[in-house]
Amino acid sequence: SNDEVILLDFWVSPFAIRAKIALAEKGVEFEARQEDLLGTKSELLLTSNPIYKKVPVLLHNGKAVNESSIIVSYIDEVWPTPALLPPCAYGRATARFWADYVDKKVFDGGSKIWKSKGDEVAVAKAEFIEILKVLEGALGEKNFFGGDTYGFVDIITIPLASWFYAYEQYGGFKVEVEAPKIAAWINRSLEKESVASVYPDPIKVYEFVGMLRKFNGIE
Ligand SMILES: N[C@@H](CCC(=O)N[C@@H](CSO)C(=O)NCC(=O)O)C(=O)O
Repeated sequence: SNDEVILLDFWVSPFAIRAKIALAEKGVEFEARQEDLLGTKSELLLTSNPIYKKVPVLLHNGKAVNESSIIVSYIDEVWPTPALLPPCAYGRATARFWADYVDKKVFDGGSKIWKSKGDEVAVAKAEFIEILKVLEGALGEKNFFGGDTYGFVDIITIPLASWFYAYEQYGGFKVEVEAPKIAAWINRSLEKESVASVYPDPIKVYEFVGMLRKFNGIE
């Protein structure tokens, strides 16, 4: 297709990675443009996402789409195969429920771990493990959240897993111990080229979080 697709990006942003995986699953070529979020945001970002001024922003033939889960839904509608959402309304509602749960709980829950000091850490860790156990229950015996195919909830969730090593290090736990099915699902996901090709090194994410802690004066 001769669509112009640009993604305003930041290498460690799990939200931008959601869009990259969706585009890869659809076989859509795109240009990722790195924003200097620790420095000055581009005029293109500020005009494309004036409300939140955040990445990712998808520019499709010059039209801006914002908010990563909305971007993934948009991609699924514009390039319909392979479908990321199921065909029936109930299946779509269930997928959106779990994507919403992940959006509300996982990144903020994990951030509390590395933003905490002293005995707050144990509280944040326990809360995060509870979130993982809820997701463990939602996945159940399935290979993927989308069943046998990689779907909307998988794509919404897997980028956040690249931050789990940092959470383990600062929280003092192991995902494979607390949520073994989720740990297996992460490994299964990383066997997919569309995921592995854009998944940041968890060690580099850990080092980035270490920098954020210094930046925020968290010892
Ligand atoms: N709900 C949005 C969150 C995007 C976001 O936080 N983007 C961050 C980088 S990743 O942590 C961002 O752009 N931050 C810049 C800022 O906050 O100024 C989405 O899902 O797209």
